Formats: sequence, structure tokens, C-alpha cells
Amino acid sequence: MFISTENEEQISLPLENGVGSNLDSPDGLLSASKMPESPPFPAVFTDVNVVPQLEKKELETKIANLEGEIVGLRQKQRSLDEKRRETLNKILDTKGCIRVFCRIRPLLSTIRRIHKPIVVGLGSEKIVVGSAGSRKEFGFDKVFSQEATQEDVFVEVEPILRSALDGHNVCILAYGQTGTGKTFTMDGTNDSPGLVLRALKDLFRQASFDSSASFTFSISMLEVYLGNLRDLLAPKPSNRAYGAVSRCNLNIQTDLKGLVEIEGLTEVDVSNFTKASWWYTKGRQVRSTSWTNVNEASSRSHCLTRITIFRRGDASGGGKAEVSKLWLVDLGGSERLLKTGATGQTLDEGRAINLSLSALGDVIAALRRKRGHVPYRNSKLTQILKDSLGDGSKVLMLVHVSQCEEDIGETTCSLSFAQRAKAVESTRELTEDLKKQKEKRIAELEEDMRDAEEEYKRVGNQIQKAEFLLSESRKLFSATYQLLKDEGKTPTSAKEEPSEFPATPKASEKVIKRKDTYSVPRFMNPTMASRQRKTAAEREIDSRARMLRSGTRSSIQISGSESLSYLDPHFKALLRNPNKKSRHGYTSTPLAESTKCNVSDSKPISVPRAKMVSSLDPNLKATLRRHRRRMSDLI
Ligand SMILES: Nc1ncnc2c1ncn2[C@@H]1O[C@H](COP(=O)(O)OP(=O)(O)OP(=O)(O)O)[C@@H](O)[C@H]1O
Repeated sequence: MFISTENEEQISLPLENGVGSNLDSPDGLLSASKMPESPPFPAVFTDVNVVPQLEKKELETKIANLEGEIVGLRQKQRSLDEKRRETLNKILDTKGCIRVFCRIRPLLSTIRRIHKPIVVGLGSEKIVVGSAGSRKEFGFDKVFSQEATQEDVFVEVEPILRSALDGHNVCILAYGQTGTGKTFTMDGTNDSPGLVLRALKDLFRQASFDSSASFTFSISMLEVYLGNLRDLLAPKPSNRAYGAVSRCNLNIQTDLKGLVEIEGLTEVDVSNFTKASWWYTKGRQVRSTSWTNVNEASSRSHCLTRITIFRRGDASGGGKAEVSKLWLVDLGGSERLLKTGATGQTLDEGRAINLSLSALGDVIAALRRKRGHVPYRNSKLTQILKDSLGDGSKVLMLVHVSQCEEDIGETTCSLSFAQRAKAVESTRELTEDLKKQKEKRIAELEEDMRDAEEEYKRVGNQIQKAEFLLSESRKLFSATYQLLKDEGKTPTSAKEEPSEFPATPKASEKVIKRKDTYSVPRFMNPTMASRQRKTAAEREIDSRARMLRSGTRSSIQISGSESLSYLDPHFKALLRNPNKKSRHGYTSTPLAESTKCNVSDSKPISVPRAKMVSSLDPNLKATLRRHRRRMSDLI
């Protein structure tokens, strides 16, 4: 290193282990004026072309360390994710695999003045139905009052969605009397989107944050209409009669493991929320609705949306693949057929809905009693949901009730049904003590889960930093040592094959391939005599080219009928650069390079490049003869 002593500025010296540091100077800087006359250190000369082996080793070690660190951090992140998944599962199991929420529909403006509300929420888990004379209390996991917003409902549903991403089958059912707001909760409106769209958005959001696995999603939609299955996402049929059959002709299959599949149901891969919501809106539009006395646009079927989640763990974790289903079901409204004023088809639809709802009730009752036989086969609805209602799956029922006095009968029925479903988990009422213990356990688990999530994020940040450092170190390594390596190679490669163009590794690979592909048999190689003949011809071309450069003729006679046009691009190139060598060591001749003829009005004749190996190629000779004839005709 060279240190200037011309001015008296302070110069910092990078001193190792403090040896030679200026102790006089408090900040450790050595004043040039105080420097000893002969420096205590021998002058060091650095040859920039010498590869600093020590630094190279250091950098290699650093890269290896970082790689190891990242592997370790990923492992840690995976076990944290595993812990979070287990804890969430425990929370949901403690809370109950079938959870029931209740939502009270506000009195609509048209009936607000004539009705006194008969359903009142008592805190966040109780609801009271009845007037002064008879009061009945129901308890649920959560009660949403009439003021609750779509967002309030979604916040409570969110944890169960996470469970679907973790690989569990999840089923969310909107149940209730007709006109109580099931479709409002699931679909929502443009201003206030419902659960399905919020859930889809959240799934994509959560999947994008999860670095321990990759996710893909697909969507299917069907309705159970009059006991038949209709594919809501099937492509529009060109022939209506055929379409009607294909839409309704779906079979439900159950495999040996008990997994349910619906044969022929359209399944659309959706890569983002926009696509998913587009398909969902499309499916909704096809759903059957009718006007009834109770609801202007009453859904006359059960509408089922299935999101299939494909989860693949990262390669370092074994790349385990899991598939889970999230069912979002807007059930048809239970209804008193007389009250809805339904007749004909609408009456049949109402009956079919009631029948399948009672089959759903029977399944839930069997699950509650932990009976060996669960009557899934009694309706299409329960057959479809078989693998998402039973063991290992999570069920959320959202029961909807009206506040109107005239609906008190249906309201009580709905709430009793929902409470029975809730009792699948606990056949007896919990004592206050047990309840408190349960709550405490849930709170502890929730704290554990939060800790695991925070730690997961922290480790994620560490991974990001380490990855950044690794990529920078790799760049530095390849920029420094690869460059030096390449520089070392340059003279040899330059000797081997002078190239006009900077050769990229790919290009050189190509060249090698071409040489191999187009190598001619030995007997076709030019003889000494032919080489001499050729050289003579080239000399002739050169001299004529010189003549042409002086601009006297527009074409030249090579020998016999062989001629060249001044307009030939290859010949032009030769004129520009007469000393240019071909790759094969010969001075390039226009004819050897290409037989394309550019004389005006004549169609260019091109020979594939594969034939351009040598003018001595027998096929090429024939082409050349043809070319010469044509050229002499043109003169
Ligand atoms: N929470 C709510 N806030 C405001 N309006 C609501 C709410 N719930 C329902 N509604 C309104 O009540 C009407 C009936 O609701 P919706 O169609 O969702 O009922 P439903 O239970 O799906 O009926 P059906 O079973 O007949 O299809 C709609 O006009 C809807 O906008």
C-alpha cells in the first residue's frame, strides 16, 4: 500500500491486532507528521493478477456457513409450523369439532314498525327467544347480534380456514329458515362481500405468507336441486337438451379410504383471488332461485362451493403433499310450505330441501351419539359431505334466525337443531368449573400458538437476511474468481480459434454441435490440388473485386459461366472485407457462404445452412452448377 506524506492530513492505517497502532492518538489515527522516517513495516506490493487464496478460502467458508445456517433455520421454521398446526388443532378440538354460531337477522325496514323483536342476544354466547310469557334460552359458541357486520362474522371464522390450509377437511354450513340471511352471510353484496369471497381472499393471503409449503387451489360449485346434483361451473352447452342432462348427471363416489369424489364435477384451478372470485360469481349466477311469499329471491337448492387445497411441503421437509377440502355451503331454507305459498315446482323444491335438511339432522344426531352407523346415504347432501362432517374434520354451522314474532316456531326449531349439532361434542352440559378449566386451557393454547407464530416470523426474517448475504457472497465470489479464471483462459482460447464475435458459452456449444453434425466423410475432404485450384479462384475473385471497387462493372466473370453480381450481399461483404477468413480457414467466397442470389426480380435461391460446409460437398457442387447457369443467363 502506498501512503502519501505530502500533506499532513491524518491517514488511517488498517492495523491488525493493534500492532503498530498510534497510542498517542486517542482515536487510533496516525498523524502523517508523526510518522517515523523509516516505516516499521516492509512495503507490501500487491499484484492484482495474483488470486488471493486466503480471501478465496474465507469467502468459500462464509458461503458454506451461510448455506448451513439457512438449512438449520428452515428446519427450525418447519418445526415451529408443525407446533403451530398442532396447537391450532388442539384449540379447535377443545372448542369442539362442530362449532355453532348464531346470527340474528335485523328486522327489515318494511316490517320494522309492525313487529316487536322476539329474539335477543344475551352476551356473546347466549340467545333468548320468546315474549314475556315463555322464554327459552340457547347457548352457542358465538352469537352475532343484528348489528354484527360481515367482517365481525369473518373474524370468528378465520381460524377454521387456517385449519383447512393445515390439511384438515372443513365444512361451513349456513343453516336457517328461509329469508333469514343465509345467502347474505355467504355471498353478501357488492358493498359488503360475504364469507366465501372473504375466505378465498384470506386463503390466498395466508398461503402467500407460508414459506414452509406451496399451495395450489381449485374451485368447484354444485347445487343439490330436487335431489339431483347440478354442476354450476360446467361449460355452457351448445345444445340445451344435452346440457341439461350433463349438468344433472353427476355421481358420488367414495373410495376405500372413505374419501368422496363427485364424478364429472368441473374443477377449475385458480391461481389467485381475482380468478377464484370470478368463477364463484359465475357459479352463483347459475343457481336456482324463485320468488316466494317470504323471500323475493329464495334459493331453491343447497349451494355447495368446494375449495380444494393442495399443500406441498418444501423439499427440505420431504416435500410431503396433502389435499384438503373446504366446503362452503349455503343450505336451502327450511320452510313451512303453507306459509311460503309455494305451489307446483316451488313446492317440490321446498319439500326436497326439507327432506335433505332432516337427513343432515339425522347424520348429526348419529355423530352426536357416536353411533357406529351414520346414515350418510339418506340424501345426496350428506353423501357429498361425508368425509367433511365426520372424524378429523372441522364443522362450523352458522344458524340464522329472524326476530319476527310470526317466525317464532321456525326460529325455535332452527335453534334446537343447531344446539343438537353443538352437543355432538359434549353430551352433557359442562359445569361452571369445567367450563372455566376449558377456557383456561384454550387461552394457554392460544398463547402458545401466538408465540409459535411470532417465532416463525422471526426465523423467517433471519432466513431472508441469510439468503440475501448468501446471494451477495455468491455474486462476489463468481465476479472475483470466475473473472480471474476466465482471464487466465483467454490467451489459449484466443489462439485456438480467433472469433469475430464474443463467444458466449451457448454459442460455442452450438458451434461444436455444428462441426460434429456437418463433418464430411474423409474421402470428401479437399485434396491438395483442389485446394490449389480454389486458392487460384479466390485470387481471381480478389483481383476482380479490386476492379469492382473501382466501380467499372456491375458483375464479374469468375471462370467460364461462373459469375457474381455486385448486388449479391455476400459478395458485397467480401468487397468490404477482402481479408476475412472463413471458419474453415479458407478465405470466404460468396458461393461457398451462400447461394442466395439477390439480382432484382429474381427469386433468391437459398441453400440450407447445413449444406454450407464446403464448396466440395457433392450436393453443393450440383447446386453451384445450377447457380452458375442461372447467373450466366442473367448477364
Ligand atoms: N344481516 C343482514 N343485514 C341486512 N340485510 C340482511 C341481513 N340478512 C339478510 N338480509 C336481507 O334479507 C333478505 C333475505 O336474505 P337471504 O336471501 O340472504 O335469505 P336466505 O336465508 O338465503 O333465504 P332463502 O333460504 O330463501 O334463500 C335479503 O334481502 C337480504 O339482503
